[in-house]
Amino acid sequence: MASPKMAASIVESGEDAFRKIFKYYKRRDPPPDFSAIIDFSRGAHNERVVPVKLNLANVTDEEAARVGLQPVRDWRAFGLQGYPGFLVISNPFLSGSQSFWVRQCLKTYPQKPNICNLDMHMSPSDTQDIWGKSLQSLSHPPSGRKEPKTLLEKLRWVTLGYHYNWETKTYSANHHTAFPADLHLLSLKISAACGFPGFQAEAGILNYYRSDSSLGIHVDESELDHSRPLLSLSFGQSAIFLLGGTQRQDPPVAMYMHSGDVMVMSGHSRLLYHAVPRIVPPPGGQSMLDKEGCSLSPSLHNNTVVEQVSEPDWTVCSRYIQSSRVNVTVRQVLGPGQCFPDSPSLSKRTNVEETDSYHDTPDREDMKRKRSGSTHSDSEQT
Ligand SMILES: O=C(O)CCC(=O)C(=O)O
Ligand SMILES: [Fe+2]
Repeated sequence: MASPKMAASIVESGEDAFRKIFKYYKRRDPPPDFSAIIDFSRGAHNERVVPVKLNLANVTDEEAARVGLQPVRDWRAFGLQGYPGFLVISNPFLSGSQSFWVRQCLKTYPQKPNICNLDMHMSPSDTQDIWGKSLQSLSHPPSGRKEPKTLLEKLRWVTLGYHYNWETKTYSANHHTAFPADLHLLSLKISAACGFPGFQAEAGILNYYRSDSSLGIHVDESELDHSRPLLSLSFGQSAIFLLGGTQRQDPPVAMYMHSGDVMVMSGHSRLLYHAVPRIVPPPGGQSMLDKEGCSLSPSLHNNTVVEQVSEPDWTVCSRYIQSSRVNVTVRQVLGPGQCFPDSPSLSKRTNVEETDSYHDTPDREDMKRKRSGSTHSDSEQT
C-alpha cells in the first residue's frame, strides 16, 4: 500500500485516492517507493497478511498433480485483514508445470474459435495462426536492431467461453464457444480447495501485458452470479496489483502478483475495485518460471493434463515472458439453473475511469485512433 501518510493526505485533499495511488505506482520518474508493497511470497511478513487454511479434503494429491499443482497441504494461502473472501495462493504449481500453462496462453488459447483484440481490425485468416506467424522472429535472440512487432507481441487480450463483449460490457448466450477443458479442470481444483466445489469455468479473459502496460480501475460485475469466485492466475513478469474497496474513492492496498500466483476474489471481495498500475521484473530478477524452465517435476504421472513443453516452444515462451506478463481470469457467469435475460443485462464490468484503459499502452492508443467511429472509449481494451 502507499504509505498511510500518503493515503491520508490524498483523502484530506478530497481527491480520488485510488486514482492518485494508481498514478503513483505507474510513475516512471522518479519511480515509486516499492518497500510498502505486500509480497505474499514472503509469507505473513506484514500484520495485514493472514495465513488461510484450505479445504484439504476436496482435492486429492493425484487430482492436483493432474493439472500441475502441488498437494493442497503444501499450498501457501493468505488472506488480507479487512478483505474477507480475498485470497492469494503463492505459486502452488509443481516445478516445471507453469511452462505448460504459459504455452497454452501463448500458443493454444489465442487460436480460433477464441477471440482476441487482433480480430477487431484484422481478418480471421490473418489472426488464424498468431503463434506460427510470430515463431520465426521470437525463436532467435533479439538482434539489437528495431524489428517489427510480431502478432504475439501485439496480442492484448483473448476471451474464452462466453466471450466478453467490450462494447456492451456483457456476456450473451449466443456468443459462446467451448471453454478449454484443461483450464476448466485447473479452475475446478483450485476453487474446490478454496471452498467452492462445483465451480463452472464459463468465461475467461486473458490479459497480455508488456512492460509498459497497465490495467485501469474497474470492478468485474458482468457475471450474473456474484456468489461464485473469480480466479486469477499470473505468469511471467510480476505485477503491482491494487485492491480497493466497494467505493471507487476507497484507497487501495498494493501487493505483488508473481508468476504462478493464484488470486481468488470471492464473497465480500468479489466486487471490489482493483487495477494493475505497473508491471515489474520479479524481485531477484528471475521468475520461478525462468528458474524452472520446462522440465516437469517427477511427481507428474502419465495421466496428466499438463504435458511436457518442447524445447523449441519453450524458447519462444521464455523469450516472450522475459518482458511480458500473462494474466488469466476465470469466471462463472451463471448460477446453477440460471439463464441469460432476454434483453442484455445492465450488470456489467464497470470501468470507473474513462481515462484509464484496461491496457493503457501506446499500441492501444494508436489502435484506438485508427478505430474512429467506434464506441470504444479510453476505458476499453482493444
Ligand atoms: O491482471 C490482473 O492481475 C488483473 C486482471 C483483471 O482484473 C481482469 O481481467 O479483470
Ligand atoms: Fe478485474
